[in-house]
Amino acid sequence: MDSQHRLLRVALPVPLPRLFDYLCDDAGPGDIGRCVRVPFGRGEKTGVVVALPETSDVAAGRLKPVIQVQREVAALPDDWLELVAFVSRYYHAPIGEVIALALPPGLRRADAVAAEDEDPFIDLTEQGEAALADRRRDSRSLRLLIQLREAGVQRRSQVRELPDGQAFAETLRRGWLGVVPAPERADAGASRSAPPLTVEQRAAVEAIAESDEGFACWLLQGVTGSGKTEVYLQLATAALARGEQVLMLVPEIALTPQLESRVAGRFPAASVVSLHSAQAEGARSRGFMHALEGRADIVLGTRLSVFTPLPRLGLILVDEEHDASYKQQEGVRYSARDVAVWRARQRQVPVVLGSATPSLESWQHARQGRYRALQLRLRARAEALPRVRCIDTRRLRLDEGLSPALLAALGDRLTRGEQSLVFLNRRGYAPVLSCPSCGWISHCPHCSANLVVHLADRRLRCHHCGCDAAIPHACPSCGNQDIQPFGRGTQRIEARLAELFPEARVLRIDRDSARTRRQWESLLARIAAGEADILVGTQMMAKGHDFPQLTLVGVIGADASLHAADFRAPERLFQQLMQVGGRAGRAHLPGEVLIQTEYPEHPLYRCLVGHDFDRFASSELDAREEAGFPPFSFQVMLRADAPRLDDALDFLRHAQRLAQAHPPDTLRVFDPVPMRMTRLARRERAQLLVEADARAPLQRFVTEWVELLRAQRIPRELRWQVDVDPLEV
Ligand SMILES: Nc1ncnc2c1ncn2[C@@H]1O[C@H](COP(=O)(O)OP(=O)(O)OP(=O)(O)O)[C@@H](O)[C@H]1O
Ligand SMILES: [Zn+2]
Repeated sequence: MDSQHRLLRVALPVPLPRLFDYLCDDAGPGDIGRCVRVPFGRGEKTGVVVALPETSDVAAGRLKPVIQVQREVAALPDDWLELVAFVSRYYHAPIGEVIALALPPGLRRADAVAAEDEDPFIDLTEQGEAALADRRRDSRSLRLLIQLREAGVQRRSQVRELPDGQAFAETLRRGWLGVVPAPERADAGASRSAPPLTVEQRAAVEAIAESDEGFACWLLQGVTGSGKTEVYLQLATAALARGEQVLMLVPEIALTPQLESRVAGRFPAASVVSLHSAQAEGARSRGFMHALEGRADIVLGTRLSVFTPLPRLGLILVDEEHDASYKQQEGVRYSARDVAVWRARQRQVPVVLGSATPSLESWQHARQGRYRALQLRLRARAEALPRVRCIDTRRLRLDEGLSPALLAALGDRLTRGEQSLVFLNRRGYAPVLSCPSCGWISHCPHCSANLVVHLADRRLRCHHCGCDAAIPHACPSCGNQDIQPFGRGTQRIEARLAELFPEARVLRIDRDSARTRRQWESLLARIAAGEADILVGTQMMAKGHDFPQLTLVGVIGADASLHAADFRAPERLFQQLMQVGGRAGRAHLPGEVLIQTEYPEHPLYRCLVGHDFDRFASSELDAREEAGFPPFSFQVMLRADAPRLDDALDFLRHAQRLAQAHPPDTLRVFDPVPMRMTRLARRERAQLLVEADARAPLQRFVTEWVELLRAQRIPRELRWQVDVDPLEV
């Protein structure tokens, strides 16, 4: 009988690979998936009930009772618990750590999700209507009533956003406003302002909509500007009409504002929840609860939102699926794209991975038929893809890195009143400050990296650990007064362009100029309103944006990535350049892309000039197959860091011996090596790579290996992590 269960097994957000048992007199099967507050150590913690065990390994006398089971809100469903368990297993992260990641902090304090975290619908009451009818003088409350009546029933958070929303509390107190039931969801799928689809778009939508096989993974490969977003929106329309929920993942917060308004505009009656890590706690918890209770129709968010519980889930969309920001680079190192595919299979729903430049892993899956390939070869609005040309800079005199041809092209656009973008993926003024007389250079004291010159606020700053210092007036080593910034970043290009084109409005877009979401949105708004002529931007400008007046993209400094050591460097460079080039000429004006390079004959650039992603991908994959790199092998990286490099290396050597004692015949265990950027924030870092030809034996091996490693005594200052399917090797 249910009431006999007196034990709860709880996953707590602690970095230990185990679960904890507690006593609870009134526990029942309905408690699985509920948040629970329990005593832990000298304090309290909130976790999630994962099971009702009959017995515990802990002696009965040492079991403690729970403090509170949170029964007012819906329990997390079984499929969510399975998802979390899968991520814990696959990425070899303690279940508690995965829960700590997946569950918003607001919910982790089990008592905090009170009614105030709800966001109910608000409308005028009868008294409110009466007050409006015999209004004699103006007041903010009355103005708010008028605004709300015009806007129609709104959520409380939206009412507060109305022009006189500050009067909300007072108006509520007067009894003029009240909570009303949610408006009918019947037209949640009704679309507003959907353009007629192109032939290719329609074919893609129909292919996906008509296959009713439950799970299928679609790779939507569409050139830049081909209208992939429109395909997502049409698929979402159909899902909403069936009463299903849609999960839409986007790579970066930077991209959400534009997409959010596009989605909200298309589905005015649907409840759209956006989730990202930069959000206030309350908003994230609220969004999560909306989704959990099935009230959210569309969840739009960055990688973290892959963990949103969705009882009516019908479709998963992953935009820019190749983007590296889907992979978390610390803590639980999951790939939201891969987890999304797993989740779609678990729930037997379709998942669409979209990109102009798919990851080679996904592209290979599509080639082998494991993913279903869909192509959009034509742009939706523009006549053609931009013309891409290389400017051979070997024999040119450059002006602060800018070639005469690029400057002339910028001048042309200026006279025609069109916008240009100069793309340089390096922010700051110059990557290093140096002394020509003694050779001193501005090293970061904590990292194996240089301090970057930021002339805008006269600081030297490390882009890895964040430490900063004033720019010295003289060389700290020899006293020479003539120390110079060496190399170029966006600030320097911005300054030079402003000198060369005094009549132009030059706007810099990088993480320094768009530090907050508000700054970023206002920059985007200024560009869209045509308040800038020349943009100087980093990869923040590369993806997703759609500015119809932008017709020229100039690329400088790209060669640096051509010879990088990481085997994925060419893939990343190609993706980035194709994405950024794709910003040019997206509406009715023809676009042009100029790439400054010393290697105009390089195959990567040749493929770019020909817009030939497939040729690039297949030759890159041939090279990888030859070398035995992913996707032709599977990798797990063990990383260790400590104040002393020897400690990190010793640990890894020990790990290597443990691995070899467990004879892994189909496995290759490499020697530990210092990481390329060895020192980061005063810690020395090293890594050990394990590779296999198949995933299953690798996973079995790593599970045992991690267990052995966890049992080792290690120096107190040493930390180690496992990275499954690492992106950087
Ligand atoms: N069927 C259509 N008819 C008219 N315009 C369309 C259609 N589909 C999309 N568009 C417009 O074409 C432009 C490009 O579409 P969208 O931004 O969806 O492309 P995308 O494939 O996501 O591009 P990218 O990968 O470069 O970000 C947008 O301005 C969009 O409104
Ligand atoms: Zn540093």
